[in-house]
Amino acid sequence: MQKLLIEGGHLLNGKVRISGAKNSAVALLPASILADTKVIIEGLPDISDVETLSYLLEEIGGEVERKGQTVHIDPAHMTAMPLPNGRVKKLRASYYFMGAMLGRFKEAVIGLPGGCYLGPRPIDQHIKGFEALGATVTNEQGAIYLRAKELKGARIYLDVVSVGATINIMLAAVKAKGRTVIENAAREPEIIDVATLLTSMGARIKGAGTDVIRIDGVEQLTGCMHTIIPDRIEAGTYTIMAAAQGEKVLIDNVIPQHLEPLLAKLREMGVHIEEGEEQLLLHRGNGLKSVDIKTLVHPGFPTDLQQPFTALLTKAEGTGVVTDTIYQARFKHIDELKRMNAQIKVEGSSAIVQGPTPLEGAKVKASDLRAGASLIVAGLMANGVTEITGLEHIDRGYANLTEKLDELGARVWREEMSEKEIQQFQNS
Ligand SMILES: CC(=O)N[C@H]1[C@@H](OP(=O)(O)OP(=O)(O)OC[C@H]2O[C@@H](n3ccc(=O)[nH]c3=O)[C@H](O)[C@@H]2O)O[C@H](CO)[C@@H](O)[C@@H]1O
Ligand SMILES: C=C(OP(=O)(O)O)C(=O)O
Repeated sequence: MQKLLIEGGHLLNGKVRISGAKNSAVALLPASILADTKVIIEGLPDISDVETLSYLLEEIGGEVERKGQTVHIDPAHMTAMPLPNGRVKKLRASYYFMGAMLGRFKEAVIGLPGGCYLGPRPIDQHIKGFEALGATVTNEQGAIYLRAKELKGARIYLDVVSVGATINIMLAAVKAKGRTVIENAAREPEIIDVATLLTSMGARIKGAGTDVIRIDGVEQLTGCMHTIIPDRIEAGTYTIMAAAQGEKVLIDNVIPQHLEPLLAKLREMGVHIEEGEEQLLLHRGNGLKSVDIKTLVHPGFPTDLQQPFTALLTKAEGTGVVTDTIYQARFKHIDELKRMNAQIKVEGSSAIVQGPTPLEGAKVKASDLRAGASLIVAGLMANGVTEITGLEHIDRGYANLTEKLDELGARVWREEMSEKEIQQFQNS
């Protein structure tokens, strides 16, 4: 088991290239189950979620061949093998095996998903969608059993705007008989990316990226080639790092429009940002002013950037209020930031950040993926060395993190933890 060490205070300079989007990749891999022939996906990020999903595809009989950032998946010999536990619990997106396997085999047995614990993360809307399409869904000892004689298109109104439910229903509906309409659908760029792959496979989908998606079922889907969009959350994290500790930083391979809510808030804080077609350039300014942020469904401020943004606010002059309306308890990073001298108070679904407070290096624990990102932002700014444990969370979503930070001039390295440290970590 490793820990991440950061010697803070060094200015970041240079270029960082953003990897393919985690939240696309984790849906595109299971989507390959629906094809009859080989699916080729390019631009895969080097993260543990991708590795785990690749193993799951192999567990059900897929032939998965990875060459750098490209993966070839031959789904021809896949079967409806139950996946009740094991790797399924390591990540959130294993829930996409429900929609994809139901779509192809009309049956699936999948354990309840894991992923970041951000407070309760129900999947009732996914189940509502599968049932509307004609499936019987039962929860037996922590595994979801899905069975259908036939899947038939239906009109499904999501009571909650959900990324996972929107994609899962698309996966289950592309081979159903007739038309499915998803109303109050989520509108994230990753949903468009999944719809693009499915369309290249032969699916008929209209409206992805709006809140009404229409899907006309087809009998057969075939293999294709697809390139993943850049990761807007990874890009946003490096943009926040550049705002916190950058002198001149170029963020390469981004779609700036995907980051508008973040860029607007950073500009309000006084950060200088130049937008290119696929790049962002940040220059060091004259101090930062505090702002308030409220996370909302897309295209609002993304909840996945709330935690790293909170760390940045410790450097800004004044009081900033951070409210998370998507995951009201997504504040596990706050106690760790406080260990580093941050002045933050949590009240209900808001964190009130008083700045500027010079941060001090400390031993801290990443409780989830973006809590980890928040601690990295803090560590880059802090005096002295910060030691971060819980890297298994960070490795789920940040490809080649130490290499990318090293290229920007940060002093960041990994070390093996001693037996005693592992014990302390497991007991904390
Ligand atoms: C793998 C992936 O893409 N993960 C992202 C996805 O997670 P995920 O797909 O799990 O998140 P959802 O969009 O489904 O969740 C949004 C909100 O709806 C609620 N909800 C969701 C489904 C449901 O059936 N019932 C219900 O009540 C959730 O508790 C949450 O409050 O979107 C989140 C919100 O942008 C991001 O933080 C995650 O990074
Ligand atoms: C919450 C996240 O991921 P997941 O849904 O995969 O747990 C995230 O990417 O911030």
